[in-house]
Amino acid sequence: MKFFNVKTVPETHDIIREHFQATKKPITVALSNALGMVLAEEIISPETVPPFARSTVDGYTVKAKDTYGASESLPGFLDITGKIEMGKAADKLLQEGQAQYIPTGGMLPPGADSVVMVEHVEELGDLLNVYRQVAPGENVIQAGEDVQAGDVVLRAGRRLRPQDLGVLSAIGITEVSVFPRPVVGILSTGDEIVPPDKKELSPGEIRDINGITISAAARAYGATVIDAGIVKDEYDEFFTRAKELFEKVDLLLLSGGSSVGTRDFTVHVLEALGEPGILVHGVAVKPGKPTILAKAQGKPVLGLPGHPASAMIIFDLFAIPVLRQLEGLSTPAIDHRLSVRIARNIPSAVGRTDYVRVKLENRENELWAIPVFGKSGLITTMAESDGMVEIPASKEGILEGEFVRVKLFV
Ligand SMILES: Nc1nc2c(c(=O)[nH]1)N[C@H]1C(S)=C(S)[C@@H](COP(=O)(O)OP(=O)(O)OC[C@H]3O[C@@H](n4cnc5c(N)ncnc54)[C@H](O)[C@@H]3O)O[C@H]1N2
Ligand code: MOO
Repeated sequence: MKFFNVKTVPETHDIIREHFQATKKPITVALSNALGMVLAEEIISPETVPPFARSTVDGYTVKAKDTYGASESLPGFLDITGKIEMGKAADKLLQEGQAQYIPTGGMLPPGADSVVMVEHVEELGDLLNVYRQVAPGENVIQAGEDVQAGDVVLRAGRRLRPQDLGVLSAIGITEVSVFPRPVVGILSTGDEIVPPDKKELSPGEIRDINGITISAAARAYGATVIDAGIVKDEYDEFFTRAKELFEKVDLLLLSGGSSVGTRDFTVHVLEALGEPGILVHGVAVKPGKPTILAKAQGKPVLGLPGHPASAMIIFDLFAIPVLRQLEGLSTPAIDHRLSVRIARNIPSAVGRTDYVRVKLENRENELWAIPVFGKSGLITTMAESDGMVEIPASKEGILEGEFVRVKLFV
């Protein structure tokens, strides 16, 4: 049996976008629990921030025009007529020729338009010597400079970062509607795979690697993970365990058995989970060609290739885009790749996207990517690497010294 209809990486990404969307109902969470979640509503500010003009320094609030021309050699003179207190209304009108003491964050009184820093004045009883002129608005945050009531401050579909929570807090919103984090299930398959804590390996046995690497990668993304352990290559048990896990999760990941060997049941299990079944079997990518993407009852299932480096790279390449869709993220993924030079020629086949593991080396203050060669069955090739370089399907390889972009591993 051959892989049918191998898809390219961009085609597979298109299929993911077309087939999977946010499926879970939004939930309301307190701001303190909202970090990293995707906002499900547009936030329109009910308030203006700050609600009043505030000083950004400790100093004296003045009318700027009263300071014009003031310098070290020719100071201006103003009357000190008051002291503004933090957290209190500043309601005493500031008249021409006057100054009032104001702390950082204090409210500007009516009539004032700027603040001279304490470093640039000298207090002589009720008289203030001003040694520096200020412009209108200098050292002041204007009312509404941060947010105007009615502004759309955050759009639906963005992942909430600490600063986004700060905006919500500033406008008095303490609960938000977000999409729940996806639940990912992982099941490792293979008669040879045994739990890592087995004392003595029997001949032919291999300790499970993908269970922990893929669970950890999904957790690092922010998903909730159910690691369902290992299942043998026996159709009925495999199907029962996969189905049980499938019911509990938003994305099911199966490791191993994705190729076309006689014991490779994954494809049959995926087909039996529900309609429409297999969307992609085989991607023009190295490593990871035997990848399977399926959809059953609206849910995504990904068959990761068994080789440990391939499983991790394919998780990054396809499971993450699926998770982004499920979370309702509408902002484009930011390209965080580093641009560095490659230290060796690397050949590649046209028509296939290659991912080359690399380690970074600093050579005379310039970063170089050193390819980490080794089979995709070797997990240490991942541990030795700092990231991976993509060789697009259109290229015949990359030449030593060429600039490449490295996606760093987390
Ligand atoms: N005739 C062909 N054979 C293979 C091809 C091919 O195109 N034609 N593709 C190869 C590639 S590339 C890969 S990748 C693997 C993918 O195979 P499967 O997804 O079916 O995975 P398995 O056969 O179950 O396992 C492959 C390999 O990985 C080890 N493995 C599996 N699971 C784990 C785990 N949880 N922890 C550690 N190691 C694991 C497994 O023991 C095998 O050594 O197919 C090639 N064959
Ligand atoms: O493509 Mo396989 O995934 O080389 O190990």
